Amino acid sequence: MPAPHTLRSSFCSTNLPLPTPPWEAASRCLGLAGQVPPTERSVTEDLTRFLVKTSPLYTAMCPQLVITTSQRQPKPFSSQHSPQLLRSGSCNGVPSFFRRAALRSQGFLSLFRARAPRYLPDTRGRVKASGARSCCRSRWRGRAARRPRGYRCLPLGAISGSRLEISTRLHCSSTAAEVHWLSLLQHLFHPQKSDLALEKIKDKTKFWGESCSLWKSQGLFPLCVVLYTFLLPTQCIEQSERLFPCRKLKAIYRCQPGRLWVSFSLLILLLVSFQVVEKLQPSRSCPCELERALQQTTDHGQEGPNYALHAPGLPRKEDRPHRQRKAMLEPTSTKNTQDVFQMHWYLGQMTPQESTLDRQEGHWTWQPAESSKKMKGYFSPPRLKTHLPSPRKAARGEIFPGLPGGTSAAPGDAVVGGDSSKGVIFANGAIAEEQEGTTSPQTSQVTLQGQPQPLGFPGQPWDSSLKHTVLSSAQVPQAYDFYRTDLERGLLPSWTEVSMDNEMALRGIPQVEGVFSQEEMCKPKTNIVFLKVHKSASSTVMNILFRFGEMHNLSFAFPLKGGHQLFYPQHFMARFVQGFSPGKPPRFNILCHHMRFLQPEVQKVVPSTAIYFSILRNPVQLMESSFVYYKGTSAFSRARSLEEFLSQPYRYYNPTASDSHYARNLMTFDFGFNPDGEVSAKRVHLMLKAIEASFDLLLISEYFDESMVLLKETLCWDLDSVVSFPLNSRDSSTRSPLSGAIVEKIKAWNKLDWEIYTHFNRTFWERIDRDIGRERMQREVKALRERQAELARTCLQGMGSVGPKDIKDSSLRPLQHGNAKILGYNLKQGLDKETETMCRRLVTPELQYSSALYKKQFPQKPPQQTPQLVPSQRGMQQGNILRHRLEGTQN
Ligand SMILES: Nc1ncnc2c1ncn2[C@@H]1O[C@H](COP(=O)(O)OS(=O)(=O)O)[C@@H](OP(=O)(O)O)[C@H]1O
Repeated sequence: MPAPHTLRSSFCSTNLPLPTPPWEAASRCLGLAGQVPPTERSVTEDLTRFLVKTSPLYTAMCPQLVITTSQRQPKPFSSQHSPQLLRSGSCNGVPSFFRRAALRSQGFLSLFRARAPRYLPDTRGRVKASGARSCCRSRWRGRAARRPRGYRCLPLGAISGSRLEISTRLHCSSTAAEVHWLSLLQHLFHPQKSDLALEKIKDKTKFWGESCSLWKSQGLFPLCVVLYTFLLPTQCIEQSERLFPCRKLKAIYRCQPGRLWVSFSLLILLLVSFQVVEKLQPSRSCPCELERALQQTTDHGQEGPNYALHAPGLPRKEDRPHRQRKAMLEPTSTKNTQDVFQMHWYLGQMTPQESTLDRQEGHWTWQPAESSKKMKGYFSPPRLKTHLPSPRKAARGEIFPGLPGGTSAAPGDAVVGGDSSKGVIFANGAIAEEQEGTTSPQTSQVTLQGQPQPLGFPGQPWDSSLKHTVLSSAQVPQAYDFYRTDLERGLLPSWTEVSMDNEMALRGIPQVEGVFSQEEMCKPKTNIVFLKVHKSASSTVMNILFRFGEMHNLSFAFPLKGGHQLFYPQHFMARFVQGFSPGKPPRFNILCHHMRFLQPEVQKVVPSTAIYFSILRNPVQLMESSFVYYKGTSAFSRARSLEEFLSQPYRYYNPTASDSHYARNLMTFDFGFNPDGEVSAKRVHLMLKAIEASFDLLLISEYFDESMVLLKETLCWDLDSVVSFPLNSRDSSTRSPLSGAIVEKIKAWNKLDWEIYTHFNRTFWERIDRDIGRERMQREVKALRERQAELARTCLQGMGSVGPKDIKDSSLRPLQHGNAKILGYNLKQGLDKETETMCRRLVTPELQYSSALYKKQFPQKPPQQTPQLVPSQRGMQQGNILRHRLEGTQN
């Protein structure tokens, strides 16, 4: 009689003679006899099946094979019985791709060898068991493997003669699969006994098993393996050891070093694959984004109310630029190619020698009006300077369609002098000039001419803004007057109307196109999305938006918890915005913090009537700036110079690095596209189309003043609303001149950016020609510069911008980053409070201004940094609160 826990059955033939290799007995049992030669593989597989069939349903078992179970641990490497590892399908917790080999090398094959040495004779006459190392090596090479030090080979079963003894004892090698296997066996052999420990493990196994299948389905297989490895096979570890991770690790290491190493490698692999997946994300999502964007081209273009609000003179729905551009944008279009070529040629010609830059060029300088000294303009960035039309050409009114400098003087080249002329020269090369009497002959060729005249279209309300321009330098403008927009002066529809307009938009009430009078149609736009493209004068634009928003009590879509970027470089998500509630109508007026654009998400945050705009910069200057500012990023940190970087970009540039976007096609990236994408004509075409579809206006930072005029026209704002001082400019000491060869390399390296820039630079001028006209643009730019000059005289101490060390008021000190020295301003002393507030707003760096506005908008949730500044609108209007706040913050 067999032992009570011995299975016997008459299911198989009883005639099988002994000794027969278990394989044969088993295969006959299972009806496999004669089918498969006893190769390693079939033995493994068939014996597995054989053993699996020892479930209650298959209790039939060959009588020759006596299967017993015991709690005792069969001793490995016993020469007496040659017990071998008998594993149920796993190898020390290593993942499944090792299992087959494990079975082959450790389990059944060894078993087979032990029982039938004639098939696989051992040279020394005894069987050596395979160790963990050979197990994990994935291949049994026909020779006994050395048992690694410290590794305890703990078999699940042993065979001796016709007896197969299976251990049901758990040990630290027990893996999930083994636990299942053992529980099955225990159920078979000891159904009356309930092993609590086993039950516990089973539960645990079930839990992890389920979690694991979930993770596997989500592609997180390595995580599953790591958990299996660390969490399950620790049964032999003492309770006390379990509490201490170190001791636990030690125990695992003692027991199964292989398991540990495999887990660590998998963990690293997991992290690396996460990184790769993250990096690949844009390229994968890119086509969808394009498609989506293109889809929205149609949608956007069909939005009547959006265009109903356009300023007079701006294209209406039916003559939207993208309609007309269709033909021009064809990559094969000769005109297109020619323009790009022209741009390429113009910029390619530039050499540092050609530009007569002073070391002071980076500074935004201004000669006080009282002084009769010559003023000198420094044009920055220098690249474009030499390609601007010569003064003579400018005087003749010759213009270069689509080329830098086509409409105005080349300030960098110009020497604006004479007693009769006072001007302010901006870091970006813009000249603001105040004229007293006649302009000197020299300057007449290069500066904008003519007395202020009524501008624009008949009845255009913002003409009145020019009243300010005739103030003499002695007449300090009243801050309140200055900051009162036409809205407040009653020249435009009252603010209530604007608010109503706003409210209507918020409620999604459509506005009918074409039934408004011209004046009504030109209501100031208050719903705005500004894509803050890095290193393209975007901080200056942001300052304009901050001031306008603050003045008119508009709400900003701030990053969560008062952060300064909308989780850049991730694609924008509506949930990144503080106060956003899904399902509710969009409620923010202005979205302008750094983000990676994703229109469908942006649309959830701002009303559908919002105007979308952005600003671009020549990629050559942009990269030069970026290299200095983002010197700490992985791509730039190891390159000593931009030249060095460009000589072997792939030595430094790793597209999968999380900060690689600063080093290549930064504009493309900010617009949401893949900066490493292919530069095929089709792709470029699609990308440009998508941008055109999403954005109402693309500005060019090299023509900042022209851009501001275009912006105010589009937004129906007055001129005063778009005055600014250049912010975030670098000191000249951190600028480097670029040779022609480097320029070419930058253009090639940033090919996608270059395509975007050249295209939108052209459409920028086309739009000016169509909607404003060069002549009027010149007048507006002149007026704008005069206003800026006037403000500079009113507000600024000294010559304009100063180095960070010279900024006296720390709250006006801009963030210093990378190797860049970012300039700032000192305010004049002794200004009255209102003027001081107005001036302070103009020169407050982005981070400080943003924090202050955030604090104002979310008084309950102060951001971490809460610098001073920014009185409330009421405060500004009434003066008292303003004074109070400034006093409170300034001292
Ligand atoms: N008004 C105006 N006109 C032309 N150029 C201007 C203007 N204002 C700022 N700048 C230049 O823009 C560069 C800073 O760009 P951003 O403010 O976008 O930088 S950031 O991404 O926000 O850090 C920075 O360029 P670099 O000096 O070359 O670094 C500024 O000089």
